[in-house]
Amino acid sequence: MTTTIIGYPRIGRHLELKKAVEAYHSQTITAADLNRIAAQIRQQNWQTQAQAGIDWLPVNDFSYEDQVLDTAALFNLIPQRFQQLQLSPLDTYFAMARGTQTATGFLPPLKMATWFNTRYGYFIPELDDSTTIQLTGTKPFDEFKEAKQLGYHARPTIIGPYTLLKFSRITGTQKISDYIEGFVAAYAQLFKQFDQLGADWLQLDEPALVLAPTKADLALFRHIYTALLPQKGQLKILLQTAYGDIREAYAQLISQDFDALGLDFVDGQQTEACIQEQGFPDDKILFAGIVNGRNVWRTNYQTVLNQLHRLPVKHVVLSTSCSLLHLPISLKSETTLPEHVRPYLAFADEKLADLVAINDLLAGRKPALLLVNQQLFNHSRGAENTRVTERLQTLTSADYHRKSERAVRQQVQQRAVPLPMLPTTTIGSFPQTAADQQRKMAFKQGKLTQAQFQSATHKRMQACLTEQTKLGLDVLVTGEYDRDDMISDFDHQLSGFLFTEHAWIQTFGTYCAQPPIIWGDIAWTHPITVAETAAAQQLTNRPVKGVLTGPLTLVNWAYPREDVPLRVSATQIALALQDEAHALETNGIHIIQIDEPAFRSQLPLRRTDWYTGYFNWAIKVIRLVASRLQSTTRFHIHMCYDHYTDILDVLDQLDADALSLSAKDPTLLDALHDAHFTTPVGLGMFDTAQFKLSTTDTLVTKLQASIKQLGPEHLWVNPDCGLKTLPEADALTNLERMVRATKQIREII
Ligand code: MET
Ligand SMILES: [Zn+2]
Repeated sequence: MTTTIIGYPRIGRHLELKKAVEAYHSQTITAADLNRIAAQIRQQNWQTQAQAGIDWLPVNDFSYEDQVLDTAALFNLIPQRFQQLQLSPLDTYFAMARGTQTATGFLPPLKMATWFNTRYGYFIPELDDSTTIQLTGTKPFDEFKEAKQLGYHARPTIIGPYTLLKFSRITGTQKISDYIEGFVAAYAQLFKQFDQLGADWLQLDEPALVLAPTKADLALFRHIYTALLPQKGQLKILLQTAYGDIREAYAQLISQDFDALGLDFVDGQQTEACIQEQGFPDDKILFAGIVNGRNVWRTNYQTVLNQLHRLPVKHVVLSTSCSLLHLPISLKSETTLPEHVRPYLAFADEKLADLVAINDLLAGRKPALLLVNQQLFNHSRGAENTRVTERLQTLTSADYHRKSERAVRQQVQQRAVPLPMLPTTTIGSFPQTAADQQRKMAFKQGKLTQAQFQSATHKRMQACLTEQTKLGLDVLVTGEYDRDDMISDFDHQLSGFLFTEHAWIQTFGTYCAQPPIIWGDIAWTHPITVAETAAAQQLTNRPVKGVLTGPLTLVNWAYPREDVPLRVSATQIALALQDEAHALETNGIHIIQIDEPAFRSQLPLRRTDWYTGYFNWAIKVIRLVASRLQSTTRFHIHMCYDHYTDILDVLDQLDADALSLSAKDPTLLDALHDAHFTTPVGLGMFDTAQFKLSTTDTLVTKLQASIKQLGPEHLWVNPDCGLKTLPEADALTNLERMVRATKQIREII
């Protein structure tokens, strides 16, 4: 059989691409240097795949910023405001991705959105009334020629017209249907050019097909391709999907004139059922995505072999479930991972090896590979913690309920720690000055001892508490001066996680993340935040809020285990945080907040699966953290970065004593009112992502609007997220005005 992949990581083995793009922007290298470095990365990527034994290589999977933006730029989907700058094509492209300084100020970049349920963000193309869809770029052709010259059997890949259209935002007065003809003509032009260049195949990525297309969506898809496919000439078309199954579209796809379909057998729960029940045409090739392209574990060869043997399909190409973009490049770069865990792990390069091994086994070659692989799955990994698994088994419904109802709790909480109406607070972090950053850096470089760092941090916290008291805030925080990163500060203190040295993945633009790996059962072994929080509480009479990163954010931003459901790891983390919360409580902390910015990031793509696939257990996981707290302890949840109006019923079931939500969505307030939301809320009074000062008057107006819709009794007053992103002066001014506005309102109600 033939082996291929959908795409390979492009950030570079040593983050060469990130460094080069950033160097280009700081003008330390030229456009020609940047192009040369990019070409080297592409060449190395193809060479790696070819040397691993992959038969057929994708091209144009490379991108400086994002493949959706590349496709938009290729077809001239460039909003007027960027066209007008009259920059070179490269700089126009970068202006759309990063924004740019103009004579009249900073022109912000295109908006971003989350790419399926991954951590990757793509740029949202815009279609306005003056958009002329036209093949104006040359990138895919240039890269195809480049690969061909190097002697590779290359298959150009590109985002398909349906996904591009569905993921674009129409900013003018036209309708989707007004753009179809333009899209068809432009893609037909692309077909023609590839045909002329001697490409035999073209991969059109249409992952939007996994997002439960409606009848109208399917009609749109059919309309586009019925017009387009007759123009393919000699070219063969692979319709590639990923991130789930295409149950709604399957029947239609097998009847259309595609030469091959690429389907996801990993996240696509019903992919195999579709094929078994509806068959697969003999005249098409199935690109079977059987190797997981987004998680870091070795493939179970036997499982895949069984699956392939079951398939009633004549022509199969072995492939990955999605692009390998979501994986670090190679395990080889890691020197500190324990020896016994290495055989279980597979980053991008090891996934290539998996594909080739499966192909060998199918052909009856190298049977020893199967035996070695089976060892991994037939034996325990030695990562169990029986104390934790037993604790999980003994959970009962009482573990998901607090000792009393919220209404009762409110009374005892108010008696234990009285707070004024409209209590004011912050989310946890305070601004980082240059001195704060230097202190952390000096500690990391060993220029400060642990004791020196701690004492300096303690002084800083003390100053921050004084500042908060001066501002008149009601519930204080430590300011998080001892913290680096809300994820690693927690997972490094729990047992059960693995950490890498160089395993970076691209999240958006040239931003990268280094997600931890959940290796085994997760347990709390020692207090994490207790010393710092209790020390802060010693310094003030006002209540200090303990702030923890929530269980769902910790699991959703890690590589999950494949040997147990995500629910199990999430529950284990919740129990660990329950222990931490208990330790805080016994050390005099009466308000505890968990931060859940990633609350909905693993939500199933189909709405019909939201409860069964996620919320049914996610709600319990959060409630588990709080269930053992005294009724006198206030349990708060903070969420940000996302939209919430469509999940208010879920948020209300979390049984928090207060929920702080970023309130960028202008419809949120009315939605809370209409939903008869019962949990007290703190709606972000100002935006911590923007250096913008709010006037006291606007804050008063905002508060009044909230009071009108929700009543004054159940409202908190706080910014929309932590303050660490803001310059100190701006943050303090905004806080001062927030408190002043609150006091004004208290006087009049
Ligand atoms: C992304 S949510 C961040 C919450 C954290 N406690 C902070 O204040 O920075
Ligand atoms: Zn936040």
